[in-house]
Amino acid sequence: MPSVGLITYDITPVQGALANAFLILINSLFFNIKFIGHLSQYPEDSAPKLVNEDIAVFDFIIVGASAAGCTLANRLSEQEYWSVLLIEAGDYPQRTTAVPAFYPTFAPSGSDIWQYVLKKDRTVCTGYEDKKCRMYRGKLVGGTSAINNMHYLRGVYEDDNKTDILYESIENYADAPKKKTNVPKGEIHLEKVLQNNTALRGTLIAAYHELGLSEAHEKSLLGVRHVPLTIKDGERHHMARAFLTPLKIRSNFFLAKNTLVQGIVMNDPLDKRVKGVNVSLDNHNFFVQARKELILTAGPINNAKLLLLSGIGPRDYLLKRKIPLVLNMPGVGKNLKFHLAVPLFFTSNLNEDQTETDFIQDTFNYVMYRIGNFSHTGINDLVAFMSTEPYPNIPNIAVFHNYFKIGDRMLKIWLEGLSLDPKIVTNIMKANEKQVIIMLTLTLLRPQSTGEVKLNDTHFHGSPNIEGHFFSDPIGSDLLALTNAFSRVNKLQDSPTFQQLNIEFMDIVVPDCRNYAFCSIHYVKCYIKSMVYPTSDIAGSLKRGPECDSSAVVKADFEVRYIRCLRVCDSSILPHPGLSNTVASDAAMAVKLNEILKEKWIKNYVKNFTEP
Ligand SMILES: Cc1cc2nc3c(=O)[nH]c(=O)nc-3n(C[C@H](O)[C@H](O)[C@H](O)COP(=O)(O)OP(=O)(O)OC[C@H]3O[C@@H](n4cnc5c(N)ncnc54)[C@H](O)[C@@H]3O)c2cc1C
Repeated sequence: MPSVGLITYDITPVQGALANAFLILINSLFFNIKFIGHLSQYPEDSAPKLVNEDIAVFDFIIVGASAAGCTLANRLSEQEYWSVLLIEAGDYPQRTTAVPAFYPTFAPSGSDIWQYVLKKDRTVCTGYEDKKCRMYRGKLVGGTSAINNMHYLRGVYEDDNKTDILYESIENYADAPKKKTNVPKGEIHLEKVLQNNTALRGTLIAAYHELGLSEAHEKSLLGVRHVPLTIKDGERHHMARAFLTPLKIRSNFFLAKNTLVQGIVMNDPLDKRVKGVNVSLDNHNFFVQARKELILTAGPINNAKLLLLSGIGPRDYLLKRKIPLVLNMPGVGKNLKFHLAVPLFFTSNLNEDQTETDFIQDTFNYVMYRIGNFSHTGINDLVAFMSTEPYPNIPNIAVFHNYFKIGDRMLKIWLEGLSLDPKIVTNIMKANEKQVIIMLTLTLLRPQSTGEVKLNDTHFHGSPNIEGHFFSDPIGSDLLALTNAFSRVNKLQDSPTFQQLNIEFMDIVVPDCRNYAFCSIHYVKCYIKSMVYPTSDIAGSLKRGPECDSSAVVKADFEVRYIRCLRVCDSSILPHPGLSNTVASDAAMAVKLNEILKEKWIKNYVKNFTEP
């Protein structure tokens, strides 16, 4: 039962039993809302203490409270005699991030977001503001996992060489949360939202069946599936909640928030061993020493930026920018890979509108009991994995779903979050005055094109220069795959289920495609190029590879080549983001690195695989 606090309001005109009942209601709402996303679940901030120390020294320093950073901090600090510092540029998450239904409200700006605008390319992203594509990452404790869609799918590398130790680690560790072997230490909590929060869930599943795509089974990713979400008791259960909350009572763990790592410091120019990091907090700049190792978990963009700013990167490039060279490493920032997404909009005469009463009821249910429509993400957990290639068992396309009732107040937030061209936003909003909008986002899982992370400035505050190079693969397979996926998904319109509800592909009037006949092959190609954007699943900027591969940056054991005691541990080192999202594989890599570090630093360490 919700409890009642003691707050008094002046409601003099209403008296007696009615006033009493009203006061109890208001007090209960106030009392219950303050527990949503409560900050007491995070470890305290040690940053102010660091500023006052002459030299702060820790055994391990981890840069970035990301999925990998939080997991690694949890596992390393299990050794009571190791001191572990986790440095995070952002703050604790705002309370709103805890509410699952509000997941689209965090992009595109705010102090807790890194917004990266990609270098302009006249041939793509023309359906977005300023004809430019954008990328977002979380700048907060928990990293992007504290603002993302909460899908939890293990990293799937079905088509890669399984003997490789990294894939072995992902295969072995990614299911750990499911097996609940790590309950006492911190656990990712997953929930499946199977309740039919809208009739549309059933409609979509039926239409996919009619298209020949059945529900996915355990062994293969292919098919339609309800992806489990990182939610617990109606609140987002991001990686800081899963892995940092248990550390509140560990005296060897330290969190420094609002603290920016500006550069990596070496012992001396000849001895390529890491000494520590230069950091800034408010207006203070200081140095923190890593006695054993420094581990970068700041994500594929900022990890690459940190190495480049610290003089580790392509020689000529760094010298041209007058950055003192520490090590010539041609591959830094080079192999950037991300899934490519294209949103398609459909209208329907489904008669569901969002009334004020519904919204108030949803708010009440959530604030009081953490249940109802705010406690999940609608139909976003429904994902269709399909293949447009001749390998029928391996998907190359994922389709994500969103649904907006007539006059839906979330639609504008969504469209602006995508930074769509304002004219396109107006067209879709106008249609939504009278019709339901269904958004199907085609996502290319294995793009062949490769982008690059470069610098704009010689200090960390400057934004990076990200080149997408979309559709640059020589044989045009990325555009072909998306064109095929477009036709396949459009066939849903012919299914009896879609026809019954008059679900039709909408002409959103893409400015650059007006000269082509609607839905002609030229239109489709133009639509894809104009409406494509890079998704949030990024990898590869610090590729891991064998000694003979000069473009590789990281060795098999996650250590940066030719530099001692500097490791990278997140999707930066994967050759591509994999067939699903990256949170699961990031956590898996962190668990693996913990084993590697224990083997190195604990004398006579005997492998004790309590984890799978
Ligand atoms: C809108 C959106 C939806 C997504 N949905 C899903 C999903 O449903 N499922 C899923 O698995 N994945 C999803 N992802 C992707 C996923 O959340 C991320 O890939 C994952 O969280 C790991 O991100 P990362 O490695 O870039 O690190 P991040 O999580 O971005 O963490 C890096 C951290 O390092 C900090 N940092 C960076 N530079 C510095 C510095 N110099 N000093 C100190 N700290 C620094 C950052 O502030 C940040 O907190 C989504 C992403 C986005 C943007």
